[in-house]
Amino acid sequence: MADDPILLAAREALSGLNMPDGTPLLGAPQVSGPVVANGRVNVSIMTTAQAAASLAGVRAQAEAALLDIPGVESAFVVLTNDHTPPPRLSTPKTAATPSAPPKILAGVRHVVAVASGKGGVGKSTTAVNLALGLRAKGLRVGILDADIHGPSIPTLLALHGRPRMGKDRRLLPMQSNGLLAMSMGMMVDAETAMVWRGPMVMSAITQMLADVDWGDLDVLIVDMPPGTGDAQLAIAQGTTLAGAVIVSTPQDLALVDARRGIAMFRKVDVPIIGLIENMAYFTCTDCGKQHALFGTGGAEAEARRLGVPFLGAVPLTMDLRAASDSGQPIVARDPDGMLGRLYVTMAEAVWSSLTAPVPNLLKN
Ligand SMILES: Nc1ncnc2c1ncn2[C@@H]1O[C@H](COP(=O)(O)OP(=O)(O)OP(=O)(O)O)[C@@H](O)[C@H]1O
Repeated sequence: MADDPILLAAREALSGLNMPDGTPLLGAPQVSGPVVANGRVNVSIMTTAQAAASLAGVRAQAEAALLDIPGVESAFVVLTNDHTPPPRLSTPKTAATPSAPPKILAGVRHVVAVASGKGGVGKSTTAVNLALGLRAKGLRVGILDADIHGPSIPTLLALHGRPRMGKDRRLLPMQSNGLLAMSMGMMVDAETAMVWRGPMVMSAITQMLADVDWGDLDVLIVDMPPGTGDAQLAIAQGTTLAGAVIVSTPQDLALVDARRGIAMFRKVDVPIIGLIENMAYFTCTDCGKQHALFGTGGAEAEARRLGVPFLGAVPLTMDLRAASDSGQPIVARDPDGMLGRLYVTMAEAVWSSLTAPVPNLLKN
């Protein structure tokens, strides 16, 4: 709305700021925004990796000015690099990133991506239950929902409200079931994110990572956006991943997508921790029999063919879906049940590969 008081105040707050060449920030052709939604203010500045450093000052000034506006809960000035060429094999992981990822997650020992070649295969469900499985081992675990376009972690973990701002103006992750959690959906408006292309998503994510105070974590699980486009490749490069877990359903087509996902991580030298088959079979509540709706063993055979570890097969069950929908995932609700134990076992395999990588993980 043109007369939104926060939008007016944001424009006012930015009106005195200039780009490094002296031109006013507002109205500069490479600047879009401010966009205001639910107390969040976003501004994007298009730049190149080389020129990004020169914008650090105006970015900090703009964010500080916006945060001073009453009613503004978060403010992000995102440096976007829309002209980044697609990353090449063995490109250094920080090459195209304006901000430096290693510093961003200084207290995090291992960042692990949970990814899928296509949407709707149960990636978020897997990410959350693996995180809880790691937590059950006594580890300090965080989960970041990087799926800007369709964040589902807030529902899975029953996160309500907004993250609080810490003393140094960094956001504090929310807490649920012993996990620290942050969703991009809480930090950036879906409509704003909708227009971002791959590299923009990456710069937004690396900047937002810098703005979250994760503290000391053993593992940060990143629930990746589905797919294998520029955005995913860029995130894989920009967040110094220790490894990736790929989730697939058993259908041939899903496996083709999973293969694409594995190829993408390999391209940027991120080790594949393993493949998880989700919705692998269905146990009939009436007759008790297991039905493999899409055949058996496809994902395991595919994992073998691709030379990646197979971590396990999760059945299609009402319990799992009901637990997820209730905001208390199955590992939290029933850790000693069949599914709870399955996830904990898979989480143990993930942890072992992080702490004692076997040679084939390093090579694949
Ligand atoms: N093994 C399972 N059994 C039953 N339901 C499941 C199972 N795994 C996931 N689901 C359900 O399928 C739906 C999609 O799952 P989820 O959101 O985890 O998938 P996703 O791959 O992250 O999706 P998106 O691409 O939209 O982010 C959810 O309703 C979830 O509860």
